[in-house]
Amino acid sequence: MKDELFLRGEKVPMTKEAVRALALSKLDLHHARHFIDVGAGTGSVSIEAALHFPALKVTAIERNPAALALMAQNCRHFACENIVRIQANAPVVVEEKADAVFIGGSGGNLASLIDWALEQLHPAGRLVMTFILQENLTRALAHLQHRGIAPLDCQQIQVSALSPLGSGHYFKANNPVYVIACQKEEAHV
Ligand SMILES: C[S@@+](CC[C@H](N)C(=O)[O-])C[C@H]1O[C@@H](n2cnc3c(N)ncnc32)[C@H](O)[C@@H]1O
Repeated sequence: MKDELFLRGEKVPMTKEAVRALALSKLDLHHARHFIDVGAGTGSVSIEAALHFPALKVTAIERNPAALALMAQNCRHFACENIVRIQANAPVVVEEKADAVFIGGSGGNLASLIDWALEQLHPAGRLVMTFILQENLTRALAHLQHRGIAPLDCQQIQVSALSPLGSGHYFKANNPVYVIACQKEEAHV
């Protein structure tokens, strides 16, 4: 879905369209029943997942009240009824286990957030994380290794979009984003 379709707030950064597409692909929600979106911000990831999979229950956790209000507006804007919004600073208790967790905002306590996310997941569940800080990427990879989990995939994505400049056009660069995907437990054949 195009970024322009979402209502935006000045101080609420959004996961961009191309990054969402990669993250949602890695989350592998086709057979999922419950998806948790942590640092859900504008709700763009939750909403895109909810619209693609109407039978999916989405739990969207966000600590910033302004972002949560914006997310509520976006949920109404897209008529999404399968999203439960929670205002909290994760880790937080979520009763129902999930098939997939997305960490799009980590606010400092990354190792405990990853441990909590793994705890929330069913054994074959997917955890996908996005970072813009290299230090967070390094911390996340080190913590997964410490937990004995090899990433399924780790990509840097950098997208440039055609933009007008003077009498012509150029490709305006977005900042690079790191996307890590892993599975709680390896599938046994
Ligand atoms: C990059 S932004 C939002 C991205 C979101 N996926 C979107 O598309 O709008 C990250 C968000 O994570 C939130 N956040 C950071 N750490 C958090 C935590 N521990 N619990 C809940 N929200 C958190 C921030 O308040 C911020 O709104």
